[in-house]
Amino acid sequence: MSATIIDGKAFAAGVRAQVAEQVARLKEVHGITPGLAVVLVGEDPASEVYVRNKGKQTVEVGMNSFEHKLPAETSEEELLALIDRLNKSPAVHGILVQLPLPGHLNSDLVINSIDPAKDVDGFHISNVGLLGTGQKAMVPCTPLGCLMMLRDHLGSLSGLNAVVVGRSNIVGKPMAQLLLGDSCTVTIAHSRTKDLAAVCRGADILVAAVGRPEMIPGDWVKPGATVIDVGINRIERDGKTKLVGDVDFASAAAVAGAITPVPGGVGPMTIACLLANTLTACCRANGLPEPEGLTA
Ligand SMILES: Nc1nc(=O)c2c([nH]1)NC[C@@H]1CN(c3ccc(C(=O)N[C@@H](CCC(=O)O)C(=O)O)cc3)C=[N+]21
Repeated sequence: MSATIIDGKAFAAGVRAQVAEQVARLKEVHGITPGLAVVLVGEDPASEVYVRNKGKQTVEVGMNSFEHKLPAETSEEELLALIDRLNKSPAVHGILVQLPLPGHLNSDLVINSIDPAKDVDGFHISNVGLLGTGQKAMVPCTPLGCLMMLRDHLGSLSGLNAVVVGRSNIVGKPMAQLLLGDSCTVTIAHSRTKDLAAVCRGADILVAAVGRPEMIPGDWVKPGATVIDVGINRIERDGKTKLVGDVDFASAAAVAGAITPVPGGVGPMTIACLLANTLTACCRANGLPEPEGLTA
């Protein structure tokens, strides 16, 4: 193995320490405690892992955590009424509605009912539009975390070829916008891309966000490339459950210049950025200067 392992877990701990320091200052100087509300409707295994880690870390950085667990059969009306209350609550600076929602709920409608200023996921159409036009927005947590690690590892991203595999609204598209904002030449590839292997081989920065276990092998990776693996896939191997990414780690690490592991890569950074976004939202809501180094 030759690649540098980008330690997302350690990086995330550093981000959380910065957040904690600024939260302490907000409390001391201004008497304000940032608050994050998380709404979970029904049961989804991925979301539950996330909620568990997140609730703990929110409290650890000194913020208030408000958890709303609703039954799977909750009506749209009830959910919208809760969001309306959270929108109006001065103690709540960030609102996250766990996705995916049960099928009877219209997630676009629900997400767009969140006050854009409290939309710490950055999924509201206003934030999507602001990001796409290079204006100040709430930036989706996973892409923001990836950007922070890329900037830290590479310094300037200017002029590099970036390939994002995956075109989701929550990762692929906003990731491409952020890379473009840092002057990369950006390609968004996906399941219908012709000769995906060749496209990937042109990437100085390869971001894998397709949700298919180990689908990107080492011979698709340009020697020396920086590989960011967003995938978190639970698979059965040798009778055990194992967490793997969208990249075949062993073969990719043999050629890449640097690579994020799964677990311990992008996942912890996603949660750290959620806390950073909540702090940012709180500062903006109170007309205070924004935390430095924690925004795009
Ligand atoms: N509105 C919304 N926003 C989200 O950001 C969102 C969501 N809904 N729904 C569910 C997914 C999933 N997700 C994860 C984040 C971190 C880890 C994470 O920290 N993973 C650890 C491993 C945890 C383990 O050991 O299982 C790691 O990669 O090292 C996992 C999953 C955010 N999501």
